[in-house]
Amino acid sequence: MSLLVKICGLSTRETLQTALDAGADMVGFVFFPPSPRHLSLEAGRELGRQAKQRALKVALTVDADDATLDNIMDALSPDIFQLHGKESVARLRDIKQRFGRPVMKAVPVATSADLAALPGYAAVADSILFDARAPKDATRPGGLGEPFDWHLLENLDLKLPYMVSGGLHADNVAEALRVTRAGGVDVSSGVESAPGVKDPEMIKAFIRAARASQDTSQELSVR
Ligand SMILES: O=C(O)c1ccccc1NCC(=O)[C@H](O)[C@H](O)COP(=O)(O)O
Repeated sequence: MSLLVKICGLSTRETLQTALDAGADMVGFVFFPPSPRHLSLEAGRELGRQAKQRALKVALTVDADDATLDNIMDALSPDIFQLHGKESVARLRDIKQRFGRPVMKAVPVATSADLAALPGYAAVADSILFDARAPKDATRPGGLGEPFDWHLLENLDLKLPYMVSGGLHADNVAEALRVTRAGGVDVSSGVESAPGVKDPEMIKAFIRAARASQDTSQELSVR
């Protein structure tokens, strides 16, 4: 199966266009006001039109209520909801039933104990995004540019598609894929020149590096 590459936290037409032209499979739009990547609904509507049919639109929310999700549905019509808060398994089920869209549940990882939450989420979610657990004093649960120990996923036996994220960039994405065998990679800080400021050249470099590592692993698998 082909590697999925997600560029998250896009907020301008220009950098979104760069990601689309460079071949991103998924583009993430953050709807979380404390984030430097937070989008208004109108910005989401505009960028969503630009991305439509070019890549999967991922709406990223944190413990959002139904009214917020309704507004995002109306503005962006996301292909996937990425739930990046403390949403329960029951909440995932509610959201799937109410909105009829696939749900990617972010699972914060710091130690192996964090993987205990997986079986419950894996029974309901359509995919999992492993991300570095944020420090207790962080102003947001993700998008912090810090990796977790990818070896914690070395013996993962998950029947669900999963992505790896957290502190990825062009120079470490190949190793992250080698260790985790993830089917997708996700990046935000690693393609920014400053928090929330996406850099076109860094976006292109990251996608090139991810695709190159995908080609290498496919070559190895056929030997
Ligand atoms: O990106 C944010 O600002 C953000 C805010 C609140 C919750 C999640 C957030 N990002 C989630 C993502 O999917 C990021 O791409 C992921 O955490 C990796 O971020 P980074 O380590 O900066 O590459």
